[in-house]
Amino acid sequence: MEGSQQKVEANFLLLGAESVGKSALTVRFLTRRFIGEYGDIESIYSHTDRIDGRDICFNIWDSLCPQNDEGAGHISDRQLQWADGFILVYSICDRASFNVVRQQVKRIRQAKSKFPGAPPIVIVGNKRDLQHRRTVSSEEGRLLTLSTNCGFFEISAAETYHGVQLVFHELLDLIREARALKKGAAGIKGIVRSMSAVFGRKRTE
Ligand SMILES: Nc1nc2c(ncn2[C@@H]2O[C@H](COP(=O)(O)OP(=O)(O)OP(=O)(O)O)[C@@H](O)[C@H]2O)c(=O)[nH]1
Repeated sequence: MEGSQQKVEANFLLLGAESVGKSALTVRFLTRRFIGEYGDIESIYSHTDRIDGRDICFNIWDSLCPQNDEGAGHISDRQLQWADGFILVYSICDRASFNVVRQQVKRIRQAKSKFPGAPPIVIVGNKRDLQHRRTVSSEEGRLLTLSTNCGFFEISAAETYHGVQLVFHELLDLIREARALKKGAAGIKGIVRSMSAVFGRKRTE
């Protein structure tokens, strides 16, 4: 619940094929820096920012792409339950990584959601600085996000902090909208329950 003075906390899960820049995005957001090499560490980081006068705690799970038989697009039930929102990353120079994101959107859309509507997703085409090696057009990215109702950004984690910040803030907004909807739905259910209790009781009087 988001009271006026309460700290807001949200769980962000980063997914995508190998070497698309998931760690680069995470480290850029946490430190504002691009360090080039990141190693194979899977971690959950917590980071608090003050936005519009309120403390926002971002819990960020920088996942590793599965290397086993489950395949690159696999998402575990634990990850699905943990996440409030998803950042699906592909590289604009790697068509296979775009196909992995397609599979992942499908998997998330089929899973049971914490929210009344679809779970919030932002799709990110990373490595925009490598235009000369592009194999996935901006149009294709945009079409995928329009047809699946996701947010979309093309960015370069290597070049700027601003694009990365936009990604996290957009997903935060979508998560907060989804929570408000859930609260609204719970409120309506509560009203219906109270009304049935009152009318139910009257009928038996
Ligand atoms: N040119 C360019 N290189 C990038 C960008 N983002 C990441 N890289 C490079 O791409 C490589 C992989 O980046 P990572 O952040 O480790 O990718 P990852 O998706 O976390 O990889 P795994 O953890 O192995 O799944 C590294 O060499 C990064 O320096 C970018 O925006 N532009």
